[in-house]
Amino acid sequence: MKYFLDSAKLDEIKKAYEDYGFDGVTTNPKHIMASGKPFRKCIADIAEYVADKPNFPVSVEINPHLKKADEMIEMAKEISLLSPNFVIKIPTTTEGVKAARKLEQQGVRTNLTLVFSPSQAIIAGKVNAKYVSPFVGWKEDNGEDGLQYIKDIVDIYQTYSFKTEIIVAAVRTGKQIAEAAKFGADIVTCGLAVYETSFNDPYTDFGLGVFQDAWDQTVTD
Ligand SMILES: O=C[C@H](O)COP(=O)(O)O
Repeated sequence: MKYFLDSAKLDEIKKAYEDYGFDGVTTNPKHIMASGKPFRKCIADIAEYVADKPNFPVSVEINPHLKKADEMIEMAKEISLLSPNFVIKIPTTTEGVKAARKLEQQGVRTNLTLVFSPSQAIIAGKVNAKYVSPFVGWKEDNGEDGLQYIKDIVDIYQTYSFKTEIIVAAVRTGKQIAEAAKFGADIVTCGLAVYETSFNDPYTDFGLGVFQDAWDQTVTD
């Protein structure tokens, strides 16, 4: 399973890559806003950082106000020229699906985003999007079971041998990370704090205390 960082903050991206060896980055307009930088400056800085990291994909979302496939395609192509690492996030709407299909045919890799149902994920597979992003956290925030639809998408993709990779997005907990892995999703993406919390367990801290006590009662040199 690959771990992507969901952030547009360069310090967090560096930490994810350099300290933890994460596999890629996803961004969205909220993350760009949180970076405090103008959109083009933010993505140019990320492009510069990943220039010597060919296997470190970065998803960048188009202007969410664009409604027509032609407009989406134009912006996607323009952004994609900034870095070979960039994968362009396109909303899973009727026009977005048309845009993603044409972009993939023209060699621009896409990430169909804002996916909330298996039927949306099927069309992402059929147009050969590089990634599909079901938002498990948003569903579970609303009290829905977000994990069953991840399982359904994984099962459907296996049945039809779709090549599109599943990014379980908007992940909020270590449990969601583990469930996504259990179901066979390719990738999870979440913020650094969620990952760092998931690396820890109170029993580890408890056990460390036990071992420290033993160490202190032992002649160690
Ligand atoms: O764009 C996809 C993100 O994973 C959304 O997650 P978020 O609500 O935590 O920003």
